[in-house]
Amino acid sequence: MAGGPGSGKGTQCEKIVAKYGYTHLSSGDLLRAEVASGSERGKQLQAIMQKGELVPLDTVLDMIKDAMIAKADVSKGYLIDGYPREVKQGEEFEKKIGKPCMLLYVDARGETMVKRLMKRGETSGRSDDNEETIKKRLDLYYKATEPVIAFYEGRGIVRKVDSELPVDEVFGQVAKAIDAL
Ligand SMILES: Nc1ccn([C@@H]2O[C@H](COP(=O)(O)OP(=O)(O)OP(=O)(O)O)[C@@H](O)[C@H]2O)c(=O)n1
Ligand SMILES: Nc1nc2c(ncn2[C@@H]2O[C@H](COP(=O)(O)OP(=O)(O)O)[C@@H](O)[C@H]2O)c(=O)[nH]1
Ligand SMILES: [Mg+2]
Repeated sequence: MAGGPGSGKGTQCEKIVAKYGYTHLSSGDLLRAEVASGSERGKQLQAIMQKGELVPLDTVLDMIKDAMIAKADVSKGYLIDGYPREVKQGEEFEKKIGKPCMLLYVDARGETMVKRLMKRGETSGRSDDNEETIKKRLDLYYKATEPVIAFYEGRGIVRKVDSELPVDEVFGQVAKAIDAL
Protein backbone atom coordinates (compact mmCIF):
# COMPACT_ATOMS: atom_id res chain seq x y z
CA MET A 1 0.00 0.00 0.00
CA ALA A 2 1.58 3.25 -1.05
CA GLY A 3 0.31 6.81 -0.98
CA GLY A 4 1.03 10.11 0.68
CA PRO A 5 0.43 10.93 4.32
CA GLY A 6 -3.32 11.23 4.86
CA SER A 7 -4.16 9.75 1.44
CA GLY A 8 -6.35 7.10 3.07
CA LYS A 9 -4.07 4.06 3.30
CA GLY A 10 -5.13 3.15 6.83
CA THR A 11 -8.81 3.61 6.00
CA GLN A 12 -8.63 1.32 2.95
CA CYS A 13 -6.47 -1.24 4.78
CA GLU A 14 -9.16 -1.66 7.43
CA LYS A 15 -11.72 -2.43 4.75
CA ILE A 16 -9.37 -4.82 2.95
CA VAL A 17 -8.78 -6.76 6.17
CA ALA A 18 -12.54 -6.97 6.83
CA LYS A 19 -13.22 -8.39 3.35
CA TYR A 20 -10.13 -10.46 2.56
CA GLY A 21 -8.65 -11.30 5.97
CA TYR A 22 -5.07 -10.42 5.09
CA THR A 23 -2.58 -9.66 7.83
CA HIS A 24 -2.27 -5.89 7.98
CA LEU A 25 1.11 -4.52 8.97
CA SER A 26 1.44 -0.74 9.17
CA SER A 27 5.05 0.29 9.58
CA GLY A 28 3.85 3.55 11.17
CA ASP A 29 1.73 1.61 13.70
CA LEU A 30 4.63 -0.73 14.52
CA LEU A 31 6.85 2.30 15.17
CA ARG A 32 4.18 4.02 17.28
CA ALA A 33 3.78 0.84 19.35
CA GLU A 34 7.51 0.89 20.05
CA VAL A 35 7.26 4.56 21.08
CA ALA A 36 4.29 3.76 23.36
CA SER A 37 6.27 1.00 25.07
CA GLY A 38 8.50 3.72 26.50
CA SER A 39 11.69 1.84 25.56
CA GLU A 40 15.00 3.59 24.90
CA ARG A 41 14.64 2.77 21.20
CA GLY A 42 11.10 4.19 21.29
CA LYS A 43 12.40 7.51 22.54
CA GLN A 44 14.84 7.77 19.64
CA LEU A 45 12.07 6.86 17.18
CA GLN A 46 9.72 9.46 18.64
CA ALA A 47 12.26 12.23 18.00
CA ILE A 48 12.64 11.22 14.35
CA MET A 49 8.91 10.82 13.71
CA GLN A 50 8.05 14.13 15.33
CA LYS A 51 10.28 15.82 12.77
CA GLY A 52 8.62 13.95 9.92
CA GLU A 53 11.91 12.27 8.98
CA LEU A 54 12.55 8.64 8.10
CA VAL A 55 13.53 6.07 10.69
CA PRO A 56 16.67 4.07 9.71
CA LEU A 57 15.86 1.41 7.17
CA ASP A 58 17.05 -1.60 9.17
CA THR A 59 14.94 -0.69 12.20
CA VAL A 60 11.68 -0.66 10.25
CA LEU A 61 12.53 -3.69 8.15
CA ASP A 62 13.39 -5.80 11.21
CA MET A 63 10.09 -4.83 12.84
CA ILE A 64 8.11 -5.78 9.73
CA LYS A 65 9.99 -9.05 9.37
CA ASP A 66 9.40 -10.02 13.02
CA ALA A 67 5.71 -9.17 12.72
CA MET A 68 5.43 -11.25 9.53
CA ILE A 69 7.14 -14.24 11.09
CA ALA A 70 4.87 -14.01 14.15
CA LYS A 71 1.83 -14.48 11.85
CA ALA A 72 3.36 -16.91 9.37
CA ASP A 73 1.27 -20.00 10.31
CA VAL A 74 -2.08 -18.26 10.22
CA SER A 75 -1.69 -15.56 7.57
CA LYS A 76 -3.68 -15.60 4.32
CA GLY A 77 -1.27 -13.03 2.94
CA TYR A 78 0.26 -9.76 3.99
CA LEU A 79 -0.92 -6.24 3.46
CA ILE A 80 1.94 -3.87 4.17
CA ASP A 81 1.06 -0.24 4.70
CA GLY A 82 3.50 2.65 4.69
CA TYR A 83 6.54 0.72 3.50
CA PRO A 84 8.71 1.09 1.38
CA ARG A 85 9.20 4.81 1.89
CA GLU A 86 12.14 5.02 -0.52
CA VAL A 87 13.43 2.85 -3.36
CA LYS A 88 16.27 1.52 -1.21
CA GLN A 89 13.73 0.24 1.35
CA GLY A 90 11.94 -1.65 -1.42
CA GLU A 91 15.19 -3.24 -2.59
CA GLU A 92 16.13 -4.31 0.94
CA PHE A 93 12.66 -5.76 1.51
CA GLU A 94 13.09 -7.94 -1.56
CA LYS A 95 16.53 -9.11 -0.44
CA LYS A 96 15.45 -9.99 3.08
CA ILE A 97 11.81 -11.00 2.66
CA GLY A 98 10.49 -11.33 -0.89
CA LYS A 99 8.85 -9.67 -3.88
CA PRO A 100 5.42 -8.04 -3.56
CA CYS A 101 2.73 -9.25 -5.97
CA MET A 102 0.96 -5.90 -6.16
CA LEU A 103 1.42 -2.28 -5.19
CA LEU A 104 -1.81 -0.47 -4.43
CA TYR A 105 -1.30 3.22 -4.99
CA VAL A 106 -3.76 5.39 -3.10
CA ASP A 107 -3.66 8.68 -4.95
CA ALA A 108 -4.90 12.01 -3.56
CA ARG A 109 -3.92 15.62 -4.19
CA GLY A 110 -1.45 17.31 -1.85
CA GLU A 111 -4.05 19.84 -0.81
CA THR A 112 -6.52 17.07 0.04
CA MET A 113 -3.96 15.20 2.14
CA VAL A 114 -3.06 18.30 4.14
CA LYS A 115 -6.74 19.04 4.79
CA ARG A 116 -7.42 15.47 5.96
CA LEU A 117 -4.39 15.38 8.24
CA MET A 118 -5.24 18.71 9.85
CA LYS A 119 -8.71 17.35 10.55
CA ARG A 120 -7.35 14.02 11.83
CA GLY A 121 -4.94 15.99 14.04
CA GLU A 122 -7.88 17.37 16.01
CA THR A 123 -8.46 13.93 17.52
CA SER A 124 -5.57 11.57 16.57
CA GLY A 125 -3.26 12.57 19.40
CA ARG A 126 -0.37 12.02 16.96
CA SER A 127 2.50 14.37 17.58
CA ASP A 128 3.22 14.48 13.83
CA ASP A 129 -0.28 15.60 12.80
CA ASN A 130 0.53 19.30 13.05
CA GLU A 131 0.95 21.82 10.24
CA GLU A 132 4.74 22.02 10.33
CA THR A 133 5.37 18.26 10.42
CA ILE A 134 2.64 17.55 7.87
CA LYS A 135 4.44 19.82 5.40
CA LYS A 136 7.71 17.97 5.96
CA ARG A 137 6.05 14.57 5.58
CA LEU A 138 4.47 15.68 2.32
CA ASP A 139 7.77 17.06 0.96
CA LEU A 140 9.54 13.84 1.86
CA TYR A 141 6.76 11.81 0.27
CA TYR A 142 7.18 13.59 -3.06
CA LYS A 143 10.95 13.40 -2.93
CA ALA A 144 11.58 9.90 -1.60
CA THR A 145 8.40 7.82 -1.82
CA GLU A 146 6.91 8.73 -5.19
CA PRO A 147 9.95 7.24 -6.96
CA VAL A 148 9.01 3.92 -5.32
CA ILE A 149 5.81 3.91 -7.35
CA ALA A 150 7.73 4.51 -10.58
CA PHE A 151 10.10 1.67 -9.60
CA TYR A 152 7.22 -0.84 -9.33
CA GLU A 153 5.44 0.59 -12.38
CA GLY A 154 8.39 -0.69 -14.34
CA ARG A 155 7.40 -4.17 -13.15
CA GLY A 156 3.74 -3.72 -14.07
CA ILE A 157 2.39 -4.42 -10.57
CA VAL A 158 1.02 -0.95 -9.70
CA ARG A 159 -2.77 -0.56 -9.35
CA LYS A 160 -3.83 3.03 -8.80
CA VAL A 161 -7.02 4.07 -7.02
CA ASP A 162 -8.48 7.57 -6.88
CA SER A 163 -8.65 8.52 -3.22
CA GLU A 164 -10.40 11.84 -3.88
CA LEU A 165 -13.64 9.83 -4.10
CA PRO A 166 -15.80 8.79 -1.13
CA VAL A 167 -14.31 5.94 0.91
CA ASP A 168 -16.67 3.24 -0.42
CA GLU A 169 -16.02 4.16 -4.04
CA VAL A 170 -12.29 4.04 -3.42
CA PHE A 171 -12.77 0.61 -1.89
CA GLY A 172 -14.72 -0.49 -4.96
CA GLN A 173 -11.60 0.20 -7.03
CA VAL A 174 -9.39 -1.51 -4.45
CA ALA A 175 -11.54 -4.64 -4.40
CA LYS A 176 -11.53 -4.82 -8.20
CA ALA A 177 -7.74 -4.75 -8.21
CA ILE A 178 -7.46 -7.43 -5.52
CA ASP A 179 -10.06 -9.68 -7.15
CA ALA A 180 -8.00 -9.61 -10.34
CA LEU A 181 -4.92 -10.96 -8.52
N1 LIG B 1 8.61 2.92 6.78
C1 LIG B 1 8.42 3.93 7.63
C2 LIG B 1 7.15 4.22 8.15
C3 LIG B 1 7.01 5.29 9.02
N2 LIG B 1 8.09 6.02 9.38
C4 LIG B 1 7.99 7.14 10.33
O1 LIG B 1 6.74 7.14 10.96
C5 LIG B 1 5.99 8.32 10.65
C6 LIG B 1 4.51 8.00 10.53
O2 LIG B 1 4.33 7.01 9.55
P1 LIG B 1 2.90 6.60 9.03
O3 LIG B 1 2.02 6.22 10.14
O4 LIG B 1 3.06 5.63 7.93
O5 LIG B 1 2.42 8.00 8.56
P2 LIG B 1 2.07 8.69 7.23
O6 LIG B 1 2.16 7.86 6.01
O7 LIG B 1 2.77 10.01 7.22
O8 LIG B 1 0.61 8.96 7.41
P3 LIG B 1 -0.48 8.01 7.99
O9 LIG B 1 -0.30 7.60 9.37
O10 LIG B 1 -1.51 9.01 7.95
O11 LIG B 1 -0.53 6.81 7.15
C7 LIG B 1 6.66 8.86 9.40
O12 LIG B 1 6.43 10.24 9.21
C8 LIG B 1 8.11 8.49 9.65
O13 LIG B 1 8.72 9.38 10.56
C9 LIG B 1 9.33 5.72 8.86
O14 LIG B 1 10.31 6.39 9.16
N3 LIG B 1 9.49 4.68 8.00
N1 LIG C 1 -13.34 12.16 2.02
C1 LIG C 1 -12.52 11.13 2.25
N2 LIG C 1 -11.82 11.11 3.40
C2 LIG C 1 -10.99 10.07 3.61
C3 LIG C 1 -10.84 9.04 2.66
N3 LIG C 1 -9.93 8.14 3.13
C4 LIG C 1 -9.53 8.61 4.33
N4 LIG C 1 -10.15 9.77 4.63
C5 LIG C 1 -9.92 10.56 5.84
O1 LIG C 1 -8.59 11.08 5.74
C6 LIG C 1 -7.86 10.93 6.97
C7 LIG C 1 -6.57 10.17 6.76
O2 LIG C 1 -6.88 8.83 6.45
P1 LIG C 1 -5.93 7.61 6.88
O3 LIG C 1 -6.63 6.37 6.48
O4 LIG C 1 -5.50 7.77 8.28
O5 LIG C 1 -4.74 7.88 5.87
P2 LIG C 1 -3.22 7.41 5.82
O6 LIG C 1 -2.46 8.53 6.43
O7 LIG C 1 -2.91 7.28 4.37
O8 LIG C 1 -3.14 6.12 6.57
C8 LIG C 1 -8.79 10.23 7.95
O9 LIG C 1 -9.22 11.16 8.89
C9 LIG C 1 -9.94 9.68 7.07
O10 LIG C 1 -11.17 9.77 7.75
C10 LIG C 1 -11.62 9.09 1.45
O11 LIG C 1 -11.56 8.23 0.57
N5 LIG C 1 -12.45 10.16 1.30
MG1 LIG D 1 -1.92 5.47 8.31
